[in-house]
This record gives sequence, structure tokens and C-alpha cells, in this order.
Amino acid sequence: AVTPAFRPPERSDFTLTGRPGASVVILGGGIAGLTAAYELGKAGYRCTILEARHRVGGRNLTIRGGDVETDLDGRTQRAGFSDGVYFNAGPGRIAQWMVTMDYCRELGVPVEVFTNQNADAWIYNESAGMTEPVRYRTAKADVYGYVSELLAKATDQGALDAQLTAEDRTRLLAFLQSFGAIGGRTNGWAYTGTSRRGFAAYPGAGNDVGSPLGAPPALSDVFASNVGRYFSFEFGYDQAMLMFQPVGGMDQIPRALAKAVGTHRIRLDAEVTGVTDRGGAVEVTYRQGSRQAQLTADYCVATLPPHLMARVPHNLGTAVTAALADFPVTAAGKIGLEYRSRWWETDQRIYGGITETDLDLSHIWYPSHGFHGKRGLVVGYYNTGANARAYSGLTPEQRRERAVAQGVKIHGDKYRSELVTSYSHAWDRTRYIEGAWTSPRYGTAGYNLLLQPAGRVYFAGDWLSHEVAWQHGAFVAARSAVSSLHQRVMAG
Ligand SMILES: Cc1cc2nc3c(=O)[nH]c(=O)nc-3n(C[C@H](O)[C@H](O)[C@H](O)COP(=O)(O)OP(=O)(O)OC[C@H]3O[C@@H](n4cnc5c(N)ncnc54)[C@H](O)[C@@H]3O)c2cc1C
Ligand SMILES: CC(C)CC(=O)C(=O)O
Repeated sequence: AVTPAFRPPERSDFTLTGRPGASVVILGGGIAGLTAAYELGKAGYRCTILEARHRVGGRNLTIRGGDVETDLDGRTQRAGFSDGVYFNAGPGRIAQWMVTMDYCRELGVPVEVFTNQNADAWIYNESAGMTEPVRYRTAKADVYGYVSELLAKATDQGALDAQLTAEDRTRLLAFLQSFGAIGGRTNGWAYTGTSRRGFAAYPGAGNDVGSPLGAPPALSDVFASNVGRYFSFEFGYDQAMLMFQPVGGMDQIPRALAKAVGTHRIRLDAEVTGVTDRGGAVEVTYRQGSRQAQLTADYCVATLPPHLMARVPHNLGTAVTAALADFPVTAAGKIGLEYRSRWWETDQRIYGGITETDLDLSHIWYPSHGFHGKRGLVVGYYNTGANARAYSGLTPEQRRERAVAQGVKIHGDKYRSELVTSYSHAWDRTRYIEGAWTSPRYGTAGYNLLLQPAGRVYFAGDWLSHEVAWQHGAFVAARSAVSSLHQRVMAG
């Protein structure tokens, strides 16, 4: 039998049929722009991509040793990472159902598991008074245990009789006993802690029972520590394990797309400065260094971030400009910290996954690859909104110092002493991007306007999808734009 009620969200064998051979100028060489060129190219269109940055990929950005980036404030960083070490400054993970996986397969980009959740990673809530971190496994044992105890007591005392039949009660109590590892009725359904909490020293040979962490803190203290606030992250349909990443860095995807498109079709350092719909064709002006140039094509697919496209002079109408300008933009930042040893694996037994904190660094990511290697790269902060802006206002050295000072609270001295080099990326201060992602106003006239072509100009980007902040959104938005362009050409 076929698995019921499941259909891949996007056909993995997407192909435009017919070979009309019209020309298309594509603004922006991020995932959406590259995908538009790739799919149109397969169908015989003559495409040219104009990309303002010195490389393709847009927000899909992997930093390696020798890479140089200058931000809007004129701060230049030259990454000093060792050979083989890379830092995904933008996207880092892919859910199995995302069409991103289909492109990896089609383009021959190998993928490996990205560990998005790890029982051995830490939780650290400084504002709740925690003075040391607690392992995920311990936090889960205690929160699930006490919640189960409370619900079992309420159920058994009849507090839920209006909602539950006698059979429901029996089944719920059986579930809670196993879910929370709580005692039975004779023990008052009490949660007293089990080996699920983990060990200070794990069991060994002969009579060595190890050193179990023992009794849990009081119920009130567990709730006060607020460790449960992170558990729901892994319930999300977009963040649940298994997650994946391309082997060797997320930019393997745009690199493979660019190769398939043909690098001769991609103009780099080409900043679009104007778009004019001439009725029978589209004229695009751009700047390449000191050179002003112009390109005319039958159609245009514009994939610039909407707030930047809104600033490009055009003749597509004021409603288009207003709609483009109406996308609130979020800030986000990340720092990559290269260490000379993989102390998180050897000393703390953390092999991938994420430590969650209420510090301004938010999340710490450990590498999901290269286990037991000599060196490794930890993402020392991945934050958004006000926390991201707090870091993006600092110099790279200040960012590193702030991130390390926070991380030491969780990981101890090696967080500083083993550090070799770092690179930090502030998306709100990145030229030609100026933000991490947007919050589209779905259902508004403005949003819907941009789903339609403005004359011969089509729009695409993750901002025209319901998967903003995911490459999936950029892929499907590009497919949608080129499908409607192609339909029009074939009908014409
Ligand atoms: C910190 C962060 C984490 C993320 N995490 C994930 C993740 O884990 N998984 C995932 O799948 N996605 C993730 N994403 C989202 C993903 O990066 C985006 O959804 C996707 O890359 C967007 O592609 P795009 O082509 O729509 O836009 P962009 O990548 O923004 O492409 C737009 C392009 O237009 C170019 N441009 C701008 N102005 C001009 C101009 N005047 N002329 C010419 N070109 C111009 C830009 O340089 C850029 O290349 C993350 C993003 C960020 C920032
Ligand atoms: C905030 C997230 C949705 C951004 C993202 O795609 C990710 O980090 O997984």
C-alpha cells in the first residue's frame, strides 16, 4: 500500500516542457535566482543572472579560510579558518520533506545528517538563577516526570472526570507512568528521578553501578529553572529530526546550481540599478565596477530582497514599490569559532546538536561532521532581533569577546583557551541583503500583487512563499514564477 495522505509538497521531477527559447534576465543570484535560471535553462530559455555580490548564493553563504567580506560599516574580515574547516553563516539545516533535498539529489550534492537535537547538549538559563548548565536528558526527565506526576494525580483524584471515561483514565495513567517514569498509585504517582536523568559517571564493569545524578530538584525548582521552554523546538514540522546538511558546506547547493546554469550566464559584481518594462521587452541597467551597462531581455525574474528591490528605480508602478517596501525585516547573526581541539566531544561528550541558552548568544551549535577530527568549528552565537543587532553593532573582535565571555559560563576555560580564530556575520549589515528574512503580510493586496507579474517582470524569493527563512521557500517561489512565465510564453 502507498503511505496514506502523503504527497511530496513539490514534485521532485519538476520540469518545464516545450523549448520556446525566449530570453530572461534574472536579478539576484541567490537560491531563487539560480533556480529560476536552472529550470528555465533546462527548458531552453536564454538566461542571464545579474548578481551584485562577488559570489553566488546570496544568504546561502559558507565561509572558508581566505574568504574576505566587508560589511555596510566598512568592517572587513578575512577568515583565518584552517583547511577543511567551514562556517555556514546563513542556512545550516534542511528538513527531509523540503524540496531542497530534491535539488541536492538532482544536482549530485551529497547530504549527511545534521544533528538538531542532542540529549547530551546543555541548557543554560542564567536569568532563572542557574549557575551551571543542565543536560537536555536531565531537564527532560525532570520536566516530563513532574508534569506526569501532576497529571496522574489530577486524573486519579477525579479532577478530569468530566473529560475522561474510566477507560481513558486507565490508558492515560499507563501512558504517564511510562512517559514520566513515575511511581504507581501506591507511590502517589510520585516522580523521584530515574537513570533517565543521567550519570556523573556512567556504569562500568562488575559491580560498578556508576554515579547516577540521583534525586531531582524539587518540582518548584524545576519549573523555576524554565528548562522546559526549549523542548517544543524539536516538535516543529520544520525542525524535527532527522535534519540534513550538504557534505562540505551549505554552499555546495548554489555552487552546483551555478555549474548547471553555466558560469558564463552569471555576471558577478553586477549591481542592478534600474528596471524598465518597454512593453515588448525588459531593459535592465546595472553597474559593474565603474562600468554602467544595460541588458535587454524578453522577460525578467527579480529575486532581490523585497526591501532592496523597492529602492531600485523602475516603471512598474507605485503599487509595486509600496508592496515591496511592506515586508518587515528581521536581523540575525552568527559567529564561527574554530578550536584547535574538539574538547566538546572529548571532555563533554557532545557530538553535534545545540545548546540552548537565555544569554544574548541564544544558541551554540556543535559540528555534525568531522567527529574525532583534529579541529572543529562551533557556532558561538546564532541570534535574531535585538540580540543580533546588539552584536552587529560591535567590531568583529568585540563580538568574539562577548560571545566567548558568555560561552565560558557554560563550557569553562577551554572555550577561550582552545580558540584559534573566528569569523562573525551580521546579516542586517550585509550589503545587498540587509536582513536575515522577512515577515510577509500574507493575504494583503500588496503581497498578492507581487505573486503576479508586473508587466514582463516576475518576482521570486523566499519572501513570496509560506516557507520564509528556508531555502525551500526560495526554490518553490522560483518554480512558481518560472511556471507562470513559461505558461504565458507557450500561450503567446
Ligand atoms: C542566519 C540565517 C539562517 C538560515 N537558516 C536556514 C536553514 O537552516 N535552512 C534553510 O533552508 N534556510 C535557512 N535560511 C534561509 C535561506 O538562506 C533563504 O531562504 C534563501 O537563501 C533565500 O534565497 P533567495 O534567493 O530568496 O534570497 P537571497 O539569498 O537573499 O538572494 C537575493 C540575491 O540578490 C542579490 N542582490 C541584492 N541586491 C542586488 C542588486 N541591486 N543587483 C543584483 N543583485 C542583487 C543579493 O546579493 C542576493 O544574492 C537562513 C537564512 C539566514 C540569514
Ligand atoms: C528561524 C528559522 C526559521 C531560520 C532557519 O531557517 C533555521 O535556522 O533553521
